[in-house]
Amino acid sequence: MQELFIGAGDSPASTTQWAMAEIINNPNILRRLREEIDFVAGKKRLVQETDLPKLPYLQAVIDETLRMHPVGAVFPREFQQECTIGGFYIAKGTTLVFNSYAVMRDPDCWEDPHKFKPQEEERREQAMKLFPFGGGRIRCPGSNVAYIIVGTAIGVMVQCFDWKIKRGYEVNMEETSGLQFFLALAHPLECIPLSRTLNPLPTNPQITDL
Ligand code: HEM
Repeated sequence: MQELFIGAGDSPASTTQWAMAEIINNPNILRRLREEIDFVAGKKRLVQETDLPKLPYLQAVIDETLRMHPVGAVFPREFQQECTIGGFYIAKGTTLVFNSYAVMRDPDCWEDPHKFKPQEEERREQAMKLFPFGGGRIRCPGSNVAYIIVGTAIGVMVQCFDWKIKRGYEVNMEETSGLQFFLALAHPLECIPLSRTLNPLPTNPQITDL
């Protein structure tokens, strides 16, 4: 139960903040995302959960966010039996902490690992090395829900608003670990939404059908 509250609460919110910070710092990505969303959802209704499978670039932006900013970056494993990994002997009962942050920014695995490059060819080929949700039998059970929450939140924010940050020209991407094992922005993302349309979009898409 404790894992559910911790996992379900802050992780999607923090991932959404990281994604918006990257999007605000990369106006070309914002433009391309918006073109995709406008093409699929139009301008008369809000983007919604059922649109997500038709938004591959939004999906790529979320994956790239999770690669560079995995909020649960380290997770422990206790070995049930002895084995050898990469030439190292591991005794039964050893606890090994797996660092997904280090692997997902490893220059031996990724080209330009510290650059936010959604949908680049090499990124797609390396999807197997993407594990922001952990792995194996105790992999995060909320990953599908997380994609829906984060995807819908970013989709609507990109669709409806332009974004201006309060201080400076770029969001400060410095990292902190507020909670143990939890990767968050060191400085809160403070930005101002500027409405994109003169006519506010209805919250219920069916209203437009009346
Ligand atoms: C972007 C959002 C999220 C991220 C990055 C994330 C990441 C993770 C990671 C890395 C783990 C450890 C997995 C492992 O040890 O292999 C985990 C565990 C867990 N997550 Fe998530 N999570 C997210 C959202 C959610 C949501 C929305 C829920 C619930 C609806 C959830 C529920 C859980 C639970 C219950 C566990 C513990 C699983 C276990 O110990 O068996 N997570 N999550």
